[in-house]
Amino acid sequence: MKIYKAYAKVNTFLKITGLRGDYHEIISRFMRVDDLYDELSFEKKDTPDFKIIGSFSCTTEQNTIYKAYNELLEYTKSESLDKLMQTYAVKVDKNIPAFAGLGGGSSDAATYLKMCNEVLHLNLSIKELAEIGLKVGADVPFFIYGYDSANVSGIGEIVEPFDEPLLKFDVYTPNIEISTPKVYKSYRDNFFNPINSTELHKLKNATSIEVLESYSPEEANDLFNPALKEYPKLKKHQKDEYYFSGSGSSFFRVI
Ligand SMILES: C[C@@](CO)(OP(=O)(O)O)[C@H](O)COP(=O)(O)OP(=O)(O)OC[C@H]1O[C@@H](n2ccc(N)nc2=O)[C@H](O)[C@@H]1O
Ligand SMILES: Nc1ncnc2c1ncn2[C@@H]1O[C@H](COP(=O)(O)OP(=O)(O)O)[C@@H](O)[C@H]1O
Repeated sequence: MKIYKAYAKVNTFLKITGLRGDYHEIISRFMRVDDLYDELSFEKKDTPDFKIIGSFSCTTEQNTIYKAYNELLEYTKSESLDKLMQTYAVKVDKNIPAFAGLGGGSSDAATYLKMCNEVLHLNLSIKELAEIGLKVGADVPFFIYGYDSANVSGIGEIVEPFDEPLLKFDVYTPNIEISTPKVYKSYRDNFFNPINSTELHKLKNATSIEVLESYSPEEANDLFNPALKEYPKLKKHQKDEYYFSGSGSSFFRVI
């Protein structure tokens, strides 16, 4: 059976531009991490119930892959999708740490959607897959598009490729389970200060290296200070030259 790679990402910068209901609008540079990925495949099974094989800390119902299956079924009403998941389990060799700001769950969901589209010849466009994926999580569209580097805005649904070399990262993930909603809420309650349009324009056009060379870790990621406030233990894991990815807990350095 074919093996599909679900890559991790880092946010080389992440700035808040405003609010949208309970969500925050962002401008963020997402970059694929080339040497960190989960491996997904379909594996024949004996019982008809939906099955994910792999080591997860959540239930099947909470798994982003199961959520992606439900959204895809809702959108396509495909009987062949139903049949596929009665006959095959989704096997996941999990390498991306969870609660890490590396988008592991989102990347698995995106990869699963692309696998189904390919295997079942659903003929869904990338745009349609990104729309379905957005219902599973804000990070999913980036992984659907599959760019090496992209400016991601809105709440995650606007994905524009950015032309720059793919960087190599040393990623370090402290064993701290960070809640993304808790970090965003802390930003809203304690640090709310959306960037202006001049800075937005500058960031959108700067390379990741240019941003990392001119911004401190706190400046490059608006969620770093809120994460430090909510999870003070993070502080002792902060090392020189390491930046914070998404809502954490991972730090990364360009190598
Ligand atoms: C912070 C980022 C940066 O890439 O990712 P992670 O660090 O979690 O990987 C994303 O914005 C997270 O994306 P994701 O983890 O997919 O978020 P979702 O599951 O859609 O949303 C979880 C919760 O986070 C908050 N949320 C999420 C995205 C966003 N733009 N604004 C928000 O306020 C909302 O409270 C939402 O209910
Ligand atoms: N396929 C999946 N892989 C990893 N975690 C998942 C998955 N599906 C659901 N989760 C749950 O999502 C949360 C963390 O999501 P994850 O994408 O790994 O982290 P982050 O959003 O910080 O990058 C945890 O509650 C985890 O149990």
